[in-house]
Amino acid sequence: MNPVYDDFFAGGAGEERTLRGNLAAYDRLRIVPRVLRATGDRDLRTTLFGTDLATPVLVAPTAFHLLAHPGGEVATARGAAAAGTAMVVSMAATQPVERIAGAGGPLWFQLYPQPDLAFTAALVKRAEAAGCRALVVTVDSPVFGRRERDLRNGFTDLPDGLACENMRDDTGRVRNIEMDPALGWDRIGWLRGITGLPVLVKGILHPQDARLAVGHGVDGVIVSNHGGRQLDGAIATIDALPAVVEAVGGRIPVLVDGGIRRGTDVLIALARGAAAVLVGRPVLDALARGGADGVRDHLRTLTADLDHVMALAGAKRPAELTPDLVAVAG
Ligand SMILES: Cc1cc2nc3c(=O)[nH]c(=O)nc-3n(C[C@H](O)[C@H](O)[C@H](O)COP(=O)(O)O)c2cc1C
Ligand SMILES: O=C(O)C(=O)c1ccccc1
Repeated sequence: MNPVYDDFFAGGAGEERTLRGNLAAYDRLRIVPRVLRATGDRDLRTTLFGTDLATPVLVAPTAFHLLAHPGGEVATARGAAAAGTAMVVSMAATQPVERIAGAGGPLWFQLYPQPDLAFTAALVKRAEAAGCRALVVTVDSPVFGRRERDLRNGFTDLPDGLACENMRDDTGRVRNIEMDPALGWDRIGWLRGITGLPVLVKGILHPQDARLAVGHGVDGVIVSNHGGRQLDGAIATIDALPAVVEAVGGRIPVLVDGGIRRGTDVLIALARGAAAVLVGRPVLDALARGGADGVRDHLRTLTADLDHVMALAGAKRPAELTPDLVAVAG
């Protein structure tokens, strides 16, 4: 792949401490397996907001798939559908959500609420009409992160011929995605009023924000530091998860992303209370290498790995994964 695009996909903010930290945090955790639990055939099926999925591993929203592969987001969606899971379509997708929906699998739509409320409302309606089943509101980006690789490479815009196709307004012009530093909880209430879709907030790390999310009627939270691309120095997501899960107290599902690479990472996240996980960069790498089939195979392999380590840890279903199965390495 073009090394500039490679850096865009792989990179993080600042010194990339948080990017590395998401992975390093899993290295510090170990599994305390149970034995003689007759775990025969495992069952990884997971239901989220009324949608049945074959696996608790979802595709995280990521920008610009046409930079990775000529099949773009449509290919990613085909891969996710073939693996029986949901894809979260980024607002910065390079193909129209209606075409991505043609792949047939369950989709959620990720939104950066725009200061222009009429445009934001129209986009939400558009995603809803295309068949998206949930709205994922990214709340960790009041301003754009400082990605030093992109600054060094001078990567600021999509090349000619590519555009954020879901940012076209009624004149057909493509708008820039604006980060809104004035965004507050009131806008979450406003979104709940304009859509019947479940609303998740993505980018929660502090337990008090998790309580506020529940209080504002949010349907799910995603513990995320944006894969280390926003606030460099932010806590690793698997370290933030337990306090968020405790604050939520089972009232809504808690999902987590960041640094999930292996079945054991998924197992640890589920054991610490996540209802499901999302995977970002590995899906982009799989897309770049193998298109839709690559994405399908990656998701199936990660799910098969989870199944295997659940057998070894003595769990038949995700619900049997509990915090006592995780220890902090000495
Ligand atoms: C290239 C790239 C683009 C991303 N674009 C978006 C985006 O448009 N919206 C969003 O909410 N998160 C975006 N993210 C963050 C991911 O949704 C997710 O939080 C992160 O990638 C998870 O970490 P992982 O890559 O270690 O799995 C992006 C991440 C990457 C790597
Ligand atoms: O959110 C991101 O991480 C990201 O890379 C992005 C890029 C362009 C537009 C919006 C988001």
